[in-house]
Amino acid sequence: MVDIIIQGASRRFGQVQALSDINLHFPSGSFTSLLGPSGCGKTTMLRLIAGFETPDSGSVAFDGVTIADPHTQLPPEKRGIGVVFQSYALWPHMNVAANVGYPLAARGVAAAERERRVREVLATVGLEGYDARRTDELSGGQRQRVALARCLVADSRVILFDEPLANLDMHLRASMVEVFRDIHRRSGATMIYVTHDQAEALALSDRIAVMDQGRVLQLASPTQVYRAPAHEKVAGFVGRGVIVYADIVGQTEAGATLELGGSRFEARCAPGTPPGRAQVLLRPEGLRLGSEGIRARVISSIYRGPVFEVVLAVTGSEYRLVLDCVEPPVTGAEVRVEVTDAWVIPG
Ligand SMILES: Nc1ncnc2c1ncn2[C@@H]1O[C@H](COP(=O)(O)OP(=O)(O)OP(=O)(O)O)[C@@H](O)[C@H]1O
Repeated sequence: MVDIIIQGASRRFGQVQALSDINLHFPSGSFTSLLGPSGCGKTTMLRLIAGFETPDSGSVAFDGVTIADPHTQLPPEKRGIGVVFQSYALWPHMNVAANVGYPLAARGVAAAERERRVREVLATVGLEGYDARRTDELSGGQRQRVALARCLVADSRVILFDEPLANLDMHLRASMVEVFRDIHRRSGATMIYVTHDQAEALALSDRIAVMDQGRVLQLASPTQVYRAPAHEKVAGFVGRGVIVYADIVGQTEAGATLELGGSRFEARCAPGTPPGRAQVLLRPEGLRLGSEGIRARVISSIYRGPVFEVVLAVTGSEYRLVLDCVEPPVTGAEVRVEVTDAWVIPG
């Protein structure tokens, strides 16, 4: 499969710096999500890899061969890339088999061989027996499977996904996540998946690149991005939680001792984190009501399904904390909050 290296790539549209000095390595067979708010440059990055955009500076290399820089541009059709868009880009007047078999027909593959391979990939994406159906008679999830099958039949070495599930309802999205994961395992293609849905990125990929304003803030595994965000914007973008300023007053084996509102607690931190004022991420699952800890007052409890989401005001400060409780505390009650897990965001 294909090892993709982007080196020092930038792309500007008028006043907008859509990509700014991007350095990213997508190892062969990896599954990476590009996650970030609207306008952060995700789609531009995909288009750069696909060959629909040229970098103003920097380069894109496939397996060590430069395929794009300001003077070179290998055309999209020569890159061996499949793309699955939010809009399915299927031909409504053709049936499923014709849509899926199109790349093979374009290459002149004989009808019998084409039929065999189309049947095979339709089975892979869970659409056995749908060959003769018109694509406009399919549900959104089924159309997305057809688009995916078309990438697979073409033996795309790289598959790019641009918010492919954005039009689907929650239930279908979950089932498509399973399909994508399965296809990745089976095909071994290098996959890059654009989304602004953090849950999707966490569930799907083995690595997440979190982007903001044309830059990559962090590239790491989903657990790393969630548990140890490298930047406050990553912490704010992925998962629930609040960021507070607290004082690092000591080092421990696992991290640091911090002080907030006259109470001390321990937090994980990057090696070499200096003492002094620091930003600390407190997620709901790292907090619990107890007999000791940070003094706070209960502001509200909202039922969120299995648990109540409880908002608390830290006594003597502006900070609000959020934690989950099976039984909601009384609104207005004075409580203590114990910190069982926290992360010092690198400064
Ligand atoms: N062809 C273009 N001409 C002018 N500006 C563009 C063009 N393409 C992208 N941009 C701008 O570049 C920035 C990055 O756009 P891009 O589409 O890559 O973001 P995105 O992260 O994919 O956003 P979204 O999640 O909304 O799709 C935006 O400010 C966008 O308006």
